[in-house]
Amino acid sequence: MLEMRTNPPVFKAPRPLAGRVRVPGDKSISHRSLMLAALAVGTSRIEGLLEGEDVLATAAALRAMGASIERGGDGAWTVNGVGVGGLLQPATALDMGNSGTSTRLLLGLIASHPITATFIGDASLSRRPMKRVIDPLSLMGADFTASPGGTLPLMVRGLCPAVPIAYRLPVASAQVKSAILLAGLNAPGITRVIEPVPTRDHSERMLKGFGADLEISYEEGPRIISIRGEAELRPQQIVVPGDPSSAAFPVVAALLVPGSEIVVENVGLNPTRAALFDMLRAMGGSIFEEKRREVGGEPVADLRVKASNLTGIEVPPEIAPSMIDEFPVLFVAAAMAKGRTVTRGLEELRVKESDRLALMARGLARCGVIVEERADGLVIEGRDGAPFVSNDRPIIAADLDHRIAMSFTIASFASRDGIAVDDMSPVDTSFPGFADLLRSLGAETAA
Ligand SMILES: O=C(O)C1=C[C@@H](OP(=O)(O)O)[C@@H](O)[C@H](O)C1
Ligand SMILES: C=C(OP(=O)(O)O)C(=O)O
Repeated sequence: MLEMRTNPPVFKAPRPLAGRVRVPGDKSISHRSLMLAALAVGTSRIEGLLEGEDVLATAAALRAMGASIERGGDGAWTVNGVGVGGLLQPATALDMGNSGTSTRLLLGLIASHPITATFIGDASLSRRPMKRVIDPLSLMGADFTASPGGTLPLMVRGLCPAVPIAYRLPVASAQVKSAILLAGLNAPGITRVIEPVPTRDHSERMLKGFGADLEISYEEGPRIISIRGEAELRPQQIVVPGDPSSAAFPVVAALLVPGSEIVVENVGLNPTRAALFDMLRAMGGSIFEEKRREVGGEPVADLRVKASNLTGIEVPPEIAPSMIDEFPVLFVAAAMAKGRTVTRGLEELRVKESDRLALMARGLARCGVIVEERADGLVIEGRDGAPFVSNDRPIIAADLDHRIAMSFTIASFASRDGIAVDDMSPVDTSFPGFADLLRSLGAETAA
């Protein structure tokens, strides 16, 4: 959706980007830290929690169900859990804001508790599909009343004891996988998720870390995750690494702005998350890992990035889940590369906070890029470093999608006249401090 609005600020890079920055904590790990700590018996401490609106929505919902969650003066969070099975009936509807992860994972938690809850969200979340979790959680015995099309607002009535299931994921979705595993935590016996295409594995790593009996096997190919229910979780000290999905934006900015050299510190590089950096390297991007180490059970490194001439590639569809949220900004990089970039297998991008294939295709076309929108991906003819141009200064409608807003902000650095985004407020869902971080690297805003 593109339209003219008032006069939003435009980001520019009048000089090469330079400096060292840290991005906020990983969103997926932050949600899971709060949820698992809320189900442990005792006090957990979380350092580096992402204080974005999506994670705060998770915290508010868990508080409404009896967990005590506090932010200390030192920025660390303390959670006093209620124990698996101990969640209480919330008094009012749970407002999930813009957050698909909060919604789907909490539906899983509630599905095996004897409580009823209503879920509401913003206009973006209210059009996203929930049938993908309603189906397996109904098999476990939960009862749902959803809006037409299986969307929010919806009501869930959990069942305790729930029925453990073996479920083969029909879509490659870590949210669906996690919803079932979380429901399985409070179901008697063993719940199994069969995952034909691997997706981010933070739930598995963290459930094990909290003491759940969880096993991974590979009988005849697909990954099978088995969790024993009626578990007792032990409180943990968690350090959340920086979010690779947020690091993606300064990394692509530094590749595109000539002469830039930056370091993004403390970036989580779990192999189920880090494919964007591999793809950018395959395009010719100078991205070097420094000080590789482990933080909170996840591989982490500082990324040194230098401006580079990029070349288009074919992105293998099987790696899509390990960079699913990074495609919007990859499309921006591809649009500045030499030659064609082809992406496939990305139907899931149509059901994120916005239809990311449609919005990126339309927005890039508005910036002078030749782009073909296919049902499952984009084909982009790169401009070989020629700045984005258009007849007027485009104003992109973010359509309540933080990643669209941030991607076109980065595109603005590589444009002749600047590209504006109508509404930057969705950025606070995942990346508070985004604009300040870009300014600290040398970017400027002009009206
Ligand atoms: O499990 C998670 O934390 C997430 C999984 C992905 O969603 P899907 O499971 O819908 O692919 C991703 O897009 C989202 O930002 C976070
Ligand atoms: C898809 C995303 O998040 P969620 O599904 O949690 O709204 C995202 O952060 O890009």
